[in-house]
Amino acid sequence: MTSTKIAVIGGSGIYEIDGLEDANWTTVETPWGTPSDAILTGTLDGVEMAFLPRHGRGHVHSPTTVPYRANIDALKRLCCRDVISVSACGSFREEMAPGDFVIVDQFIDRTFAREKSFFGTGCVAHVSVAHPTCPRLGDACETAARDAGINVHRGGTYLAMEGPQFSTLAESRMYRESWGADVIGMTNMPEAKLAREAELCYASVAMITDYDSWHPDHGEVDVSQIIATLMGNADKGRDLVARLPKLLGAERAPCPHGCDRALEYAILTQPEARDPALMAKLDAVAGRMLSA
Ligand SMILES: CSC[C@H]1O[C@H](OP(=O)(O)O)[C@H](O)[C@@H]1O
Ligand SMILES: Nc1ncnc2[nH]cnc12
Repeated sequence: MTSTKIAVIGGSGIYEIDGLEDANWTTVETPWGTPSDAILTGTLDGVEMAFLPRHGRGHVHSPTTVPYRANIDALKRLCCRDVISVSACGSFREEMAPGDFVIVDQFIDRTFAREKSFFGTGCVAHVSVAHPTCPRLGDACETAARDAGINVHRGGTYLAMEGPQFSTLAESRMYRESWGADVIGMTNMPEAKLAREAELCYASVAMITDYDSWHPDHGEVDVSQIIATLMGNADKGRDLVARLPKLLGAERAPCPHGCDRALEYAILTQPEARDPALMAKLDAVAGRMLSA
């Protein structure tokens, strides 16, 4: 067993969390650049926590310009092993109504203007993302949501779009009817892929704000409608997060689903062919594998 920090990445509407003891905004620099913001560290119910506002305080970064690699590297560097993302999302399902939460377990990645890997020329790695979220963390998020009285759905497919514009009506219908997506957002990819490369357990809580554009009774989505729902969702999201330390505790056995061993057979580049500069940048993310 090793002790750990629990990381929370807060999406639109969640720029801090309450109740941390010894709270401190810590600046972390990484070989992949500067994270979205300083990271709020502290202790809740005896468990160390690290909170990162994905868009930065004041909502500075667009979904495309969020420094996803720096964010994940920084959380790994701070010794976090669990990453819980809390995000605003549109819904493609009548029964997943605004105000409900969905514990996402699959993704369709339609983003195209982002760096998606820590690896590349000089150190090539291929990790599996067939099961991109950690069921252990999903269990804790589901329990926390139910305990908080949130209407929560376990399991769902998140369509990650590039944005920043919302979908056209044709796209919205296609994602829902042909592709089988349940929710839509702009940020969980490549975040989930990068968490897997960094051998971090990752869970995503989708806080539904709207029915995107497909719903005949709700018309098209716009940001003022989203913000109205977002405020109530953000309160519920912070309540959910505050319940996680008690449920997850501070000690971690190896992940029963193998998230923390994702790189074990993934690196193809032979040691003598590896680029020393890239190897240096991978010190936090893949140090475990590369020091051998
Ligand atoms: C506020 S509407 C669109 C915006 O909100 C979501 O952000 P996040 O995933 O960080 O909560 C969505 O992905 C868009 O970036
Ligand atoms: N309908 C939607 N599409 C993409 N991102 C969103 N975030 C919140 N609602 C959204």
